[in-house]
Amino acid sequence: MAEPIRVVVTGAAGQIAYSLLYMIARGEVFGKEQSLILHLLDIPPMAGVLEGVVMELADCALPLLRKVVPTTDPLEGFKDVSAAFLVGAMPRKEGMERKDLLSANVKIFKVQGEALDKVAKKDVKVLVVGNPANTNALVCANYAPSIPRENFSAMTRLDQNRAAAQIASKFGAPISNVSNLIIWGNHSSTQYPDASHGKILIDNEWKNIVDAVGDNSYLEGPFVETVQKRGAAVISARKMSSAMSAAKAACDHMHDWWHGTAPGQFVSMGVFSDGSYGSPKDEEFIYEAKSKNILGNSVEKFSSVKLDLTGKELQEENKEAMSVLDSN
Ligand SMILES: NC(=O)c1ccc[n+]([C@@H]2O[C@H](COP(=O)([O-])OP(=O)(O)OC[C@H]3O[C@@H](n4cnc5c(N)ncnc54)[C@H](O)[C@@H]3O)[C@@H](O)[C@H]2O)c1
Ligand SMILES: O=C(O)C[C@H](O)C(=O)O
Repeated sequence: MAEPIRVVVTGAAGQIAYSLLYMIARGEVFGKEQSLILHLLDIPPMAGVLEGVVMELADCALPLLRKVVPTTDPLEGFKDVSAAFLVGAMPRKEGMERKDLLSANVKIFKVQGEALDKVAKKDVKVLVVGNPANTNALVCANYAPSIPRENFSAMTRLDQNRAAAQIASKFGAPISNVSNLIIWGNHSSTQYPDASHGKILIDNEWKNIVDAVGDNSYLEGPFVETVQKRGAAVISARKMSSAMSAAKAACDHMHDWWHGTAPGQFVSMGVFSDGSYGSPKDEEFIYEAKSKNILGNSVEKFSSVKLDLTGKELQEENKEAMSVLDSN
């Protein structure tokens, strides 16, 4: 059994964390041989709820979980952590766009960036889940200059999982038979779910999804729209935003980042743009991380129009975030 690593989950008294903490503590992210010290960070009014979460984690009797540190102090929460799940932020309600959360949430990521900078391990992997996730990740990284920018990523894995589920259900195939779908751009309704490099296993043979579907109007129309609007559809049905699926996606994201992916397989995560594919350089979290070597530097015309749209939205969000922070 490896020496314990410290892992922090922020928003630890909230909905997503309620599923996420259990999955992490069971070993689904860092492995069944990796013991853990879990840091649970929330805000002072939630201290009582945190106590209940600590009790439940103890009562789960999980062998990998060595210690739990509940706290409302970011400097204690981020101390010596190797991995950080930044979930704590306000969720949107029905009728809102995720960017409507910007003024309420962006300040949280400034404070947490500063705390990470001071006390986290310098090779900490930081996953931002709280919305608007891409812009919050950018802000967090900006306030943690001593940690490399590549160590910050924003979650678009839920969108990838949603896209895979759509394709699997179209073919009546198991989800494990679908791979290499890409989510480009912002985790928002401008995101571009792209099936053009995707593969599906049919009759023991991996086929290109575009060929297997044989209907571009579906892949460029209802498929894209369903994934773009899935978060809103869940809110409309549940009256609360997605939580179980978000927690699973956060585990998938960190798992693949921590351990790497199988050869030839790629996954989506928001990372800093280096200007590839015509994305705005050095500014935004825009394209999925692992694709570059596989895809080269060109994208199809349809894709490039979509990328342009989501890239512009990220630039606008970035500007708005800076003006919120400047006015404080
Ligand atoms: N990227 C994605 O795919 C994705 C998916 C689902 C939800 N989300 C986002 O995740 C966030 C959390 O969602 P939820 O359903 O768990 O919300 P929730 O309201 O149930 O929980 C949020 C928790 O964060 C805490 N919190 C607020 N400010 C904090 C701070 N400064 N430090 C630490 N904790 C703080 C709150 O007290 C609360 O306990 C929302 O912004 C939501 O929109 C993102
Ligand atoms: O849609 C939301 O506001 C929550 C989350 O980002 C989601 O995609 O489900």
